[in-house]
Amino acid sequence: MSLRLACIADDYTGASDLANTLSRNGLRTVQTIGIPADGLALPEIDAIVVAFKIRSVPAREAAAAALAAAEYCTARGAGHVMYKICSTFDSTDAGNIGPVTEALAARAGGLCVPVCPAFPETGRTVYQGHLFVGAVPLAESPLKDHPLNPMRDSNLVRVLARQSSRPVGLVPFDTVERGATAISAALDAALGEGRGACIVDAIAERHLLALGEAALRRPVSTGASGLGLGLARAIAGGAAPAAAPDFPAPEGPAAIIAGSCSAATLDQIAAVRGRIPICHLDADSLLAGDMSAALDWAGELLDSGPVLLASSATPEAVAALKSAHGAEVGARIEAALATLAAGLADRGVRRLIVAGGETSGAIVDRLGIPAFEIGAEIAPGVPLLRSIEPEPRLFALKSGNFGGRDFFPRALAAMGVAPTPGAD
Ligand SMILES: Nc1ncnc2c1ncn2[C@@H]1O[C@H](COP(=O)(O)OP(=O)(O)O)[C@@H](O)[C@H]1O
Ligand SMILES: O=C(O)[C@@H](O)C(=O)COP(=O)(O)O
Repeated sequence: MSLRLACIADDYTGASDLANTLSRNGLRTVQTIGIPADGLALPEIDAIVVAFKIRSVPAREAAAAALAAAEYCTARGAGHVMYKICSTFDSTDAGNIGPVTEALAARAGGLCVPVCPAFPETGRTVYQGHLFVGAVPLAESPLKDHPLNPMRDSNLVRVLARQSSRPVGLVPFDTVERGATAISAALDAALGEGRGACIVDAIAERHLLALGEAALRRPVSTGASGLGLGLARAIAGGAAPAAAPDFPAPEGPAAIIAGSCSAATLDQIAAVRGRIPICHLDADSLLAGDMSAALDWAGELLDSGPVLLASSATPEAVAALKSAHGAEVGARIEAALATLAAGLADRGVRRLIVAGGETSGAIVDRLGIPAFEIGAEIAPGVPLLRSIEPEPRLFALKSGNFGGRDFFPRALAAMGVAPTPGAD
């Protein structure tokens, strides 16, 4: 199979989540960081996931990046472009899901784009246009306190309309239940009414399969890993997926950096207390970008086993820091964590787990990694990754909200590292 599917991801953890889903559903997939440079040796692939860090940048910049990637991929044969967004629809009213979707649709000649962030495997479902995270509506989930894009409205038709220049519609559950042809007809009817996009309901895998089939009949779709599952199955046509490649563990120590302040990450950090040495990074050093003390601390311990360094804080502490230092604290902390990652790499770390999407973006950029191969799944939405250049290193880029309590030990085990007993 040659390149069939182009995916453009708005962050790096989201990209690896999608690449994991595509691989597990029969498509040979690679994740690149931005548009691949000429000469980058990519394996034979059916799908490419071009990862950008454009979730929280100005909309015009996000649209320009997505359009350039769509151009690159369609020139290489991809017949469908999927814009990968977060399964919790992370964005602001000035955000990028609407503008990027509209830009990709305009490039493709105009259509009503199906938009669906459902990912039932991780508890994200969409019913009557409302997004649920597990058992609660989005606006009652921990996402209401996200440091960058607090999600305070669960009605995605409303959320997307506020970011769009054209009206937004809904393909409701009863239509989705009737299958791909009914979804296609609803999207065509919505286009006739002048709608540029429709939120599509989906709560179970059968809805994703129907959605994938309907989406593939058009040039553009927007959504999360559930949409990717549907597209992959529609393209692979039931072909059995190849077994995930085995990545031999590289020489060198392992470390974990957490910049996510999500409830799941806070819980995962608490779960390894007393099992993995933890450095809670202080706000002053983070804001000053001074990671020297943390690197000295890690340097003493790395030869004995993995260490965890975290800026992660409770919603109250995040709110206090933002009110004292302004909204840009997030970007300053990301920069400090990237400095930390570079320092750890200088100290030999070749296996790195990162918690947090924006945090992963900053770190992967600082390390200069151009692309990843996709390995075995560690947890739903999080695969083991191996960098293609500068030399093979292992990574796990964890979306803040993903993974069970035991995520860090599982990721370390997948990298061939057993956690050692240690004290904070
Ligand atoms: N202690 C802190 N106070 C305020 N913001 C923080 C703190 N620690 C990390 N951040 C910022 O919070 C944001 C977390 O986003 P991200 O890395 O995408 O995690 P998630 O995957 O949970 O969304 C980043 O911008 C990060 O720099
Ligand atoms: O779709 C998802 O939920 C993830 O793939 C994703 O995009 C997560 O973003 P972060 O929580 O910012 O890592």
